[in-house]
Amino acid sequence: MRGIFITMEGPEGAGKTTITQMLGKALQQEGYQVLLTREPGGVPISEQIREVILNKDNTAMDSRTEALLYAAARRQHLVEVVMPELERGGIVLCDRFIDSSLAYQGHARGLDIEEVYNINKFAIGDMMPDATLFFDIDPEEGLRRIQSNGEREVNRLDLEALDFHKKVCEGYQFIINRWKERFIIVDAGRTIDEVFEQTKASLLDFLAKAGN
Ligand SMILES: Nc1ncnc2c1ncn2[C@@H]1O[C@H](COP(=O)(O)OP(=O)(O)OP(=O)(O)O)[C@@H](O)[C@H]1O
Ligand SMILES: Cc1cn([C@H]2C[C@H](O)[C@@H](COP(=O)(O)O)O2)c(=O)[nH]c1=O
Repeated sequence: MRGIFITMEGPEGAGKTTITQMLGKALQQEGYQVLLTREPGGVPISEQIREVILNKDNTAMDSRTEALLYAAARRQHLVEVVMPELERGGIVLCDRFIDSSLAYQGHARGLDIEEVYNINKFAIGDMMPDATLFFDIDPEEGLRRIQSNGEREVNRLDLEALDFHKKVCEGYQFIINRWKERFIIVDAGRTIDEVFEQTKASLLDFLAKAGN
């Protein structure tokens, strides 16, 4: 049986990485076979593409180039990591996937969500996530969190104006309306423990309904 593909989405600083790590451990303790990974990156070729996209010096990057690079990194990561693990029947928790491209490049950069969806269809075929946890937070609060985290390196996308990050959130709302059945909405403005407990309960419920 094919495994389960879960993605984590939301604006900067919403807590995706923190909660994904905690969920990975919790699901393993429940006896699930879980793989944690992230985009862009997760394998050497995609990590190299990540360096190019997020490098603060690459200010000349065109929006379509950016969208194509994310899609290329996605393809390589899917083929090398996600698809083999799903074929083994595992659960893949992936920090960001296609919805990030739709929200950031499609809506916030103004490329158009449908256009970006189409180039991503070429990259992913029918490998859409089975479920997506959306970490809902006010973009200003998310940016405050990453600014107060001294260990996190600031990247080219972080440096965009607040208006850009507001548009990212607006883009996510379009996407959630379009693929309602896939999304689990998480109120990410609460404490880490509260967010973790809600996401764990939602995920276990989803897995039980999926027959796992
Ligand atoms: N619920 C929370 N309350 C307060 N701080 C939090 C919460 N969740 C995460 N943080 C802190 O906010 C910062 C960003 O968290 P994290 O890296 O998990 O977010 P993210 O959504 O993965 O961000 P990005 O997409 O920008 O990488 C970290 O310093 C983390 O410890
Ligand atoms: C997958 C993907 C990501 N982005 C943006 C979102 C973030 O600003 C960075 C990734 O950094 P993180 O710390 O790992 O969250 O890239 C994007 O614009 N489009 C995408 O498809």
